[in-house]
Amino acid sequence: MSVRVAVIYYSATGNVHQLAKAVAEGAAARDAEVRLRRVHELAPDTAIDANPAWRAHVDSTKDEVPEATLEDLEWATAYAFGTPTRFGNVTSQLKQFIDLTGGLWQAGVFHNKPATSFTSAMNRHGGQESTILSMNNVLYHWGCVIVPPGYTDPLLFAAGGNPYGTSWASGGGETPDAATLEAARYQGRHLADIAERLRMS
Ligand SMILES: Cc1cc2nc3c(=O)[nH]c(=O)nc-3n(C[C@H](O)[C@H](O)[C@H](O)COP(=O)(O)O)c2cc1C
Repeated sequence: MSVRVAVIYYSATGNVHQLAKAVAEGAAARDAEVRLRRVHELAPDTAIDANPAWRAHVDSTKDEVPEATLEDLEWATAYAFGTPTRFGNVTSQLKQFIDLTGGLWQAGVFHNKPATSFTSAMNRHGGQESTILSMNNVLYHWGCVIVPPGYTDPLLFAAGGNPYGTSWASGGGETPDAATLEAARYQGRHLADIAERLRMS
């Protein structure tokens, strides 16, 4: 049985989607089986249509990325969760998906599985770390083994040196740069490596 990684994310305008793809690539590079999954969109069309970038992203990923299901969480032996920052916190879309997991939590599905988190916010200091820490609160309750990148590889410094998880500052609309995507790939590789070590122990 190989390591099975579920990369589960929400993205409105594409930044976290780019990071999620890079995390998935990193895990796949370690021969993990990988599922890249977006959570269900909850915002009304009126809100989405008011932002052309949001509408374009919703339309372009509708068929490209399958929606996350609870079965993905049962299937996976490791998790990577991505969310944009919303006032320093996890998006309601990802939280809604998480809030459907009570039965899995009760059944102990999450126990001892390694998990990691990543995010994007507009500002350089706009709450990336608090968002990851908020996401990680769920992982404590699930009994996961939280896998931060820390400073375990020099390439992380080029991406801003966030030890909590890969993060991007999207500013005026810039998409994740090469160093940040490399950090996200590393985070995926690192997660798969830790999952493999736990599997062998
Ligand atoms: C309701 C709302 C709240 C936000 N809160 C923050 C915030 O607290 N700090 C910040 O820097 N950016 C904030 N943003 C900006 C997004 O986090 C940022 O644009 C992010 O890169 C979007 O990721 P995405 O392209 O994957 O959707 C907020 C955006 C919205 C719509």
